[in-house]
Amino acid sequence: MAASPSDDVVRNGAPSTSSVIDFLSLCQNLKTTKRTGWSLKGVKNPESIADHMYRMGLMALIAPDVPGFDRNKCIKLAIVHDIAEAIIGDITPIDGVSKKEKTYLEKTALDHMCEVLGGGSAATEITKLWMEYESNFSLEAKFVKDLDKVEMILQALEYEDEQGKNLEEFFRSIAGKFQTETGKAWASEIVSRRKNPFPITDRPDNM
Ligand SMILES: Nc1nc2c(ncn2[C@H]2C[C@H](O)[C@@H](COP(=O)(O)O)O2)c(=O)[nH]1
Ligand SMILES: [Mn+2]
Repeated sequence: MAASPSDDVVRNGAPSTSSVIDFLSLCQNLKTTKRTGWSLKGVKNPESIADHMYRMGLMALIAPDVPGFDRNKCIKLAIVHDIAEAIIGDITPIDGVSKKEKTYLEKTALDHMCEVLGGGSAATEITKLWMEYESNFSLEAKFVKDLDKVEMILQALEYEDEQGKNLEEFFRSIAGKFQTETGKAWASEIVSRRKNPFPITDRPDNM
């Protein structure tokens, strides 16, 4: 039975089966590469890049409806936004790599991944989604940028509770940077759940 076209993009120039498997094998690195921020803090058994993107996808799935808001696009943005880290790894803000350099490294890696996929509409869509997230222009991009921060501080809270780590710097790094009401509300709830003795980050109105 012919597969029905996806709900938004009819695939043309579909990649060859071998290109698909080559691309997916590249993406295995997302499942095996631990998130650097936690490794640097000595977190035991830290999450992978894929773990992080998966929960962001779930966040987009359960986010409240907003008129004119494309939830499906947010789910796609979530599972694509760090895809280039399959090649360049997970760079943190304290690694001393400039934003310009990081963007260049990611786009070069993304272009290579899309070449491995054999180009075509799937590769084009992945590139478009990645560019949209990077541009932070659309409501969906702003929301998924917020989810990136929400997912990180929720994970930080869980490591603080489970492993007694003090991950205050992660909470400070996102204070005041939220762009959507939902992101701000979710972040405030997470911050409110932090336990003493760790200092409580700036109050929610500074989220
Ligand atoms: N040591 C710190 N690491 C941080 C901080 N803020 C983010 N990070 C880490 C988290 C990830 O490992 C990586 C970037 O994640 P992306 O999802 O943006 O690719 O950087 C921080 O304040 N300190
Ligand atoms: Mn991310």
